[in-house]
Amino acid sequence: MTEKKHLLVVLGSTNPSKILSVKNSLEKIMKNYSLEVIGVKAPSGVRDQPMSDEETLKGAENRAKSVLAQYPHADFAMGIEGGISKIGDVFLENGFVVVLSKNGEKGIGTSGSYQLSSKILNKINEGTELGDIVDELSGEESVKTKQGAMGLLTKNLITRDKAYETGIIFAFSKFYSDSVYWH
Ligand SMILES: O=c1[nH]c(=O)c2ncn([C@@H]3O[C@H](COP(=O)(O)OP(=O)(O)OP(=O)(O)O)[C@@H](O)[C@H]3O)c2[nH]1
Repeated sequence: MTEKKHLLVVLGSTNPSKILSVKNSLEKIMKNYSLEVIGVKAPSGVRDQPMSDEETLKGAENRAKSVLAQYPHADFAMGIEGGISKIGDVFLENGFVVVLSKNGEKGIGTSGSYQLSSKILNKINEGTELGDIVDELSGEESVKTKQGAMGLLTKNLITRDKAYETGIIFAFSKFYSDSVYWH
């Protein structure tokens, strides 16, 4: 039996929920590799609570770039950033995923979005981060590192790590799908 090739993927976050989603996604799409996934601190360079898709994407990209600078030998550097967007009078929350390969190619994806209530939005506008708001409302600690607001709102049908898998699988598609769609 031939040994599987080692693949080092470094994520710019130490949030266990994000690390879990990367591990679970890559196990599905990089089956022929021996995977090593690590999470490290990486600055987003945007507000703790991004308030537009543009800002959220920038945050994910900045994190991935910081990872690549810290780990130039990584096969893939990743950033995941949660943020809010506005369409008309509707506010949605989701996660953006950016993957950078060693040779500078970039893949982008997003999780599904959920509707933010005006109750939560008002608290965000007062300056509180979503993670702290859902801790207070649920009476739980550090929800953002576990099921997330996504898990609370769906009674754990779609937890944060599960929702982020969609964004991760899309972001990596450039690297594992048929090249006819990309080049
Ligand atoms: O997309 C999401 N799905 C969820 O279910 C969820 N639950 C809480 N949040 C909050 O959204 C803000 C931005 O997230 P974020 O990616 O910038 O930071 P984070 O603190 O969670 O992780 P990190 O900065 O350690 O990597 C932070 O207040 C998070 O707490 C969620 N976001």
